[in-house]
Amino acid sequence: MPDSRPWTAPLAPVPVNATVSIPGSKSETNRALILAALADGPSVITGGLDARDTRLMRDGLRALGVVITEHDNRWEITPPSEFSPAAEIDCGLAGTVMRFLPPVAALAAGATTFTGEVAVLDGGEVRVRPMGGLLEGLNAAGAAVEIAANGLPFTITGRPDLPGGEVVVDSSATSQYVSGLLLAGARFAGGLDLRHQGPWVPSRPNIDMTVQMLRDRGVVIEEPEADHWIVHPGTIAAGEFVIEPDLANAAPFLAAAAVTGGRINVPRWPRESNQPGAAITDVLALFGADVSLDGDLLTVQGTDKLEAVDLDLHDASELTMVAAVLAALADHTSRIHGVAHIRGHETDRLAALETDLTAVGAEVRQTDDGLVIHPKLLRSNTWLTYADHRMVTAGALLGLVIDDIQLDDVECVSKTMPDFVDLWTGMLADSVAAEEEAGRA
Ligand SMILES: O=C(O)C1=C[C@@H](OP(=O)(O)O)[C@@H](O)[C@H](O)C1
Ligand SMILES: C=C(OP(=O)(O)O)C(=O)O
Repeated sequence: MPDSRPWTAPLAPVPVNATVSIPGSKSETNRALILAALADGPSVITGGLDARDTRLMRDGLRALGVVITEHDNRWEITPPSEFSPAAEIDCGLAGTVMRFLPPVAALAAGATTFTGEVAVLDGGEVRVRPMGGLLEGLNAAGAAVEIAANGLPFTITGRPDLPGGEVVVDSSATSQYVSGLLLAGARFAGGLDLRHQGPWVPSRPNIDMTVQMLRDRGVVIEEPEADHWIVHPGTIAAGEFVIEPDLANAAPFLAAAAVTGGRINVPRWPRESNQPGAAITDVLALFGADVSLDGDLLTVQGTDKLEAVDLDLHDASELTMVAAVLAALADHTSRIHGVAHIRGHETDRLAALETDLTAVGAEVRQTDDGLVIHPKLLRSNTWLTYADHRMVTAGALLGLVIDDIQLDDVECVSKTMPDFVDLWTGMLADSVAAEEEAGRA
């Protein structure tokens, strides 16, 4: 875990007016790394995200015998002829590492132990992130699983000819159980016939991303009905892959235009994407911002007010933190729903948002599956981040328009965006320069 560092979010001196290049997608990078490790030859990944979650993934793969060499933003990945078990793999707080790597370890002849951090809850209470569905799924596929409690740490004992076959899991706590099993399924001796049984699965676009990336590499995967996937056994093609910008990480920058009545451009915006963060364009339009795409340049232009919203974020729960801050600044009461499962993310995100937004003066109530947010006159306060990168970017967004929002820790943003502070202050410096330029013109 990085050492913590307090940070006072800077006020926007002028409405923002800048172009911000967003680093690569965490979700796509970690899938591309797993698939390259499982592939039939060496692969190249360009533009992968270099952050804590993807560092933990690279280190974990190396521990299983994968060779990864890094030349700036070009990474070469060479799979081993056979995976070797690892004494210990640290997952940090990375859901994609703790759910995507164990199915790879299940192909190693021997025992691999996975460790990591616990989630920090309101009041300092701690809780492990859910793992049940994935571990039950791996067990049904033929791996031996030893687990002390209900999450990290656990030990997987695998074999290169893991049988696979029919597996039923409840993936309502996180879509990552389904994605993790699908990513390795083609390498199981009998492939994988996977069904989800239980309440609805969140973050569907992330499962679509998994399926698409498998198909892009030649894997045959059928979806005969909802919540049922059949992955045929076979090879996963190696190749050269370019990673999209992380659209969830673009969200706070784009939202900066909405809260300050300014304008933000983000280049390389994909016309079509399976990243849930792509929904930020619809979310900002609902709040009243003008959103346009010219080629691959996305522009958000803020207007003079933020309209209240009623938002179902079940498919795009990564956007809850930004949406909650926008709601706290809107013209009347907003509702966010469909996100009960984010109580099991990096922290209990509903409790964290309720605590922090209440502390700055909003009236916020948790519901079964979301938040009701009544905007009030907001004031400065401490903003607790609970080791959650998205609580950092949410606090920074609020700090653009409310003086003296003091984050207890900014370092945890390195989970997915180690350059966040530079990008954020760079956005503000560029906005001031653009204003001066316009004044001179
Ligand atoms: O598969 C992925 O890359 C992700 C799936 C989602 O998890 P949940 O299904 O737990 O929401 C998302 O929120 C997370 O940031 C990344
Ligand atoms: C839920 C998130 O991360 P993870 O991949 O660790 O689940 C997130 O980035 O919002």
